[in-house]
Amino acid sequence: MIEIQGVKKTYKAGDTTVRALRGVDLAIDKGDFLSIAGPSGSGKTTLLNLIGCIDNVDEGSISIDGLEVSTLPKNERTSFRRESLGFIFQSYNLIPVLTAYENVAFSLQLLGLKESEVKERTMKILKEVGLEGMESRRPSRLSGGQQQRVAVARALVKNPLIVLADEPTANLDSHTGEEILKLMKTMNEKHGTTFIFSTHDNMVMEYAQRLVEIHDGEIVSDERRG
Ligand SMILES: Nc1ncnc2c1ncn2[C@@H]1O[C@H](COP(=O)(O)OP(=O)(O)OP(=O)(O)O)[C@@H](O)[C@H]1O
Repeated sequence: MIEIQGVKKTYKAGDTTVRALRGVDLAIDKGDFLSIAGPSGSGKTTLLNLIGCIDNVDEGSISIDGLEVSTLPKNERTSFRRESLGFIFQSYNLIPVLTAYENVAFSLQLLGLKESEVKERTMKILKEVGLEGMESRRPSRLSGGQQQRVAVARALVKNPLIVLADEPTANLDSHTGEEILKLMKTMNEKHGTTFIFSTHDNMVMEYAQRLVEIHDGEIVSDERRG
């Protein structure tokens, strides 16, 4: 479903040039539960940002579900991202003044859905991620694990093709991190959503159905499990 071919990305900061991705080829199937693993600075976030249409490739191409996203004009990339991709971040990135419900509902409101449908889908997904009864809490009244559950719900509520998660457990203790991984895996199995997550944590890698390792901007191994 995702075809990445010959992707290169270089950052320039003053006189320094960093070759963050040096030619990445990767094909990802629908329903994959894939971890991109590698040490700090290896290019994981760069690759996720390119798949997530947050940044542009310098060379190469990325197509998602038959759509060549690497050459789409900016406004079309934004619409594609809004409609078809879900994001989970290491620091949750919830809107602090909005409740759990409002944080999730917002991504459907952006798509222009009717309020009755927004409500039905938001309540359903919050229940699925284990937050029934906590809909009216703001992020400051939720634990880190609960905030990340809101983020999982927010990513999934629009039924995206792909959920991209950049170090989703990095700010959580290992037990809570594992709970989030299990939740993501359950959602992957239940909804058939493709998950791509980055990590340098061995526990997180254990959960991956496919483990892609990246070093210095190049894929060094690609292993399917189970
Ligand atoms: N906006 C930027 N400007 C300049 N250099 C950058 C920029 N973003 C990333 N880099 C550099 O590109 C390389 C790859 O960074 P990237 O964030 O993709 O790695 P990572 O594997 O996600 O690292 P981490 O695990 O620390 O998040 C690093 O050397 C980083 O310093």
